[in-house]
Amino acid sequence: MTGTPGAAAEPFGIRLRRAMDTRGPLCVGIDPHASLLAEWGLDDDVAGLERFTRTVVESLADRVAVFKPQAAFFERFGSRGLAVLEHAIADARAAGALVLTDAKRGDIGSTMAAYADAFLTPGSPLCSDAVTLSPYLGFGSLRPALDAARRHGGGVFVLALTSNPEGAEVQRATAADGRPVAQVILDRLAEENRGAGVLGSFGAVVGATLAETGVDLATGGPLLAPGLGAQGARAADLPRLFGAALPRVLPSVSRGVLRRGPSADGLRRAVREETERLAAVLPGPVRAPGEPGERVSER
Ligand SMILES: O=c1ccn([C@@H]2O[C@H](COP(=O)(O)O)[C@@H](O)[C@H]2O)c(=O)[nH]1
Repeated sequence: MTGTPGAAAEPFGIRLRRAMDTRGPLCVGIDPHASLLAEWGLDDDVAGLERFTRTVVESLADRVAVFKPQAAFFERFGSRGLAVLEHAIADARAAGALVLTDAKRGDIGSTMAAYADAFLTPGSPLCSDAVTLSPYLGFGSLRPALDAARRHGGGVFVLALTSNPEGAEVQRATAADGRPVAQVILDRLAEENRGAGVLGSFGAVVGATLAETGVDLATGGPLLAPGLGAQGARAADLPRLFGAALPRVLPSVSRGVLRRGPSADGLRRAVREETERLAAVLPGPVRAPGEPGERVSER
């Protein structure tokens, strides 16, 4: 994390709120698909990956609130791909953008501690402002990452209702106490965010593609909403889907922007257009968690 060594790090939720308020609410995914490398006239190799990633970061790092590199597209090139990811994280953060690494990690607690070291601990080559986590080994198994995020001013985004249709069979299943599994995750996040103030650091992933959420989204933390663009969701869908939680939504788009490269102008125009569509539907500053009107009563 950035900041003076030894000083208490500013919480991720506060940094995210500020970034969204000053740079616009958009999260841009860095997903170097082989097909996109080809569209950009690049080879499907480490040099192509490096060029693609550097172009995205250099073109957009001064204007987007959050970059979301998808770890899988870097991991497919092994250690040299991970080196590209490390540089992208460092360069984006140095330019003032927040970096949410989409790694979707989840494991038993002792292994989660190593993931927390990798993605949330200052000094680690992959240290990011936030990381995505999968809770399907039990929310409690994420504790080492939650604690590291709290300690170092980082954030996490835990899968709750993902944007793909297959997610429903697990996420909408009924838990032992009768709640949908997704609601259990959201309620646990609300506990983590209690007392956080303007925006908590413990976020959920709730796809923008869903027809309805059917859950209570009052977590007090950010809601990463992937699915804009290539997966079919539109900015205009967000108010209906998120209701009173709308101020906490961080909409995310990858291919919808990346397809507009390789020119910096094309990428910037894509971001400007998406931001304008979002500005037309998103409200002003977020309300504090627990304020009247914050709870979404779709259940
Ligand atoms: O529910 C989820 C969680 C994560 N993702 C990731 O977001 C991007 C979406 O890319 P697009 O090109 O905008 O479709 C990708 O990295 C996914 O792994 C998601 O789509 N849905």
